[in-house]
Amino acid sequence: MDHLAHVSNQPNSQPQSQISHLALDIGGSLIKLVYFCRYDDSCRDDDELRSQNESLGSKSDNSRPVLGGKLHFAKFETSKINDCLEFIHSMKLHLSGFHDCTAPSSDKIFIKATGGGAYKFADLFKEKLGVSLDKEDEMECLVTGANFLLKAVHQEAFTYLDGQKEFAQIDPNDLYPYLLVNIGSGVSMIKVDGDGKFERVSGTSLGGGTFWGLGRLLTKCKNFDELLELSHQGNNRVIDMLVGDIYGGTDYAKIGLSATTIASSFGKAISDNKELVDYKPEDISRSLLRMISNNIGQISYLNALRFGLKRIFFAGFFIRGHAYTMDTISVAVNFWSKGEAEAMFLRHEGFLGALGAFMSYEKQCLDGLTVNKIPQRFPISVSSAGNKIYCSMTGKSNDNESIECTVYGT
Ligand SMILES: Nc1ncnc2c1ncn2[C@@H]1O[C@H](COP(=O)(O)OP(=O)(O)OP(=O)(O)O)[C@@H](O)[C@H]1O
Ligand SMILES: CC(C)(CO)[C@@H](O)C(=O)NCCC(=O)O
Repeated sequence: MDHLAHVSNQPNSQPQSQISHLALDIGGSLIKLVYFCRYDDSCRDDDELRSQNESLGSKSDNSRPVLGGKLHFAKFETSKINDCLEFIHSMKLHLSGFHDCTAPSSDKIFIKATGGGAYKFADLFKEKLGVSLDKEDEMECLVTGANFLLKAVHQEAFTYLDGQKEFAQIDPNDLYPYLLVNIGSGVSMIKVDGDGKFERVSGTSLGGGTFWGLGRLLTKCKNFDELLELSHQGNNRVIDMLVGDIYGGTDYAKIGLSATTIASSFGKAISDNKELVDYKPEDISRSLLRMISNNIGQISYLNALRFGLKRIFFAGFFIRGHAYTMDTISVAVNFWSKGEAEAMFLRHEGFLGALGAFMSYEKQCLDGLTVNKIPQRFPISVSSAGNKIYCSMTGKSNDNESIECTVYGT
């Protein structure tokens, strides 16, 4: 199957009963899936975890089994939604939603979904899989996902500057406020003040879709990874007009611009007397990546300045853990803020919305899910009352494809 699923442990071979709570984020470019898959032998009474839970002040029910397992992540191109539907069907993931006890027909299965595609493709999911999509607000899901990852998952956030990746120690008691910049097809900038407390303060249509769309047209690359890969070997100075190109090789020191600063992205193309075929695709890719990343870095900084925010977390699948992208964004934030603000990145960058949708199962009256995170290093408890399942993250994340976690089952 031609899908982009990144799923560890190949749960294909496991019976459906071990998989629960599929959640979707259907974006303009990519569909993201999150689901819980419990270990074969995980159903046990975990007294240690339960007493830890209680000591943190969260509700616990002695009759509940504790289910150990993993949260799995997968993604597909939205344009290949049929592959995604096939994957869900073959894994029987669509049977792992919830039944709404208040709905007229209680045999209806609902799957939590966010992103524009939750609206656009609702009928398709109904027709092909027989499930209804229970829509959750996209911004709310992004924030829930980000807060969860930042509080619960060990070594989730990191800085990246001059090729150096450094994991950040995030104190959950000193997390807010921060700016969340989600770079998907388009870009959303959200000021986050707490759990469920946020405001979308800005956005730009020059995002990941712009890089991929323009890049595809200008380079004839067939897929996103190929375009990103090309940028490694490229030289943006071939196409970008630098300050030095305008100032005869010298800096414009008086206003703080060095000769190597880009004065005008793609500016050399106006005077080179060259056609598109005369430029190397790798140089085009690099200029494009630099242009988009710089612009997002700058707008993000301006919004951080507007609200006095010191920390900016960048997420979304545009980043793809790509060194040059992260470096460019970090340099832009650092340059404009004169070192006052810091750019940080997330390991599960593209799955914030899907995780937020996953966690929204806690709202349901039946088969609901209360997410009660107990990270190893920073104990916190974010549970709400009256629900049936407790999910507790151990905080261990082996890679960005799955996270170990524990669920209090019914
Ligand atoms: N395999 C891929 N195919 C297409 N785009 C990719 C791929 N990997 C990374 N990207 C980049 O990630 C972007 C999509 O990121 P993301 O999934 O976070 O956003 P989205 O949810 O699709 O968009 P939006 O939130 O604006 O609806 C693409 O526009 C592209 O720049
Ligand atoms: C429209 C959404 C929110 C869809 O995810 C996203 O693509 C976006 O934030 N675009 C930028 C729109 C703007 O603020 O100009």
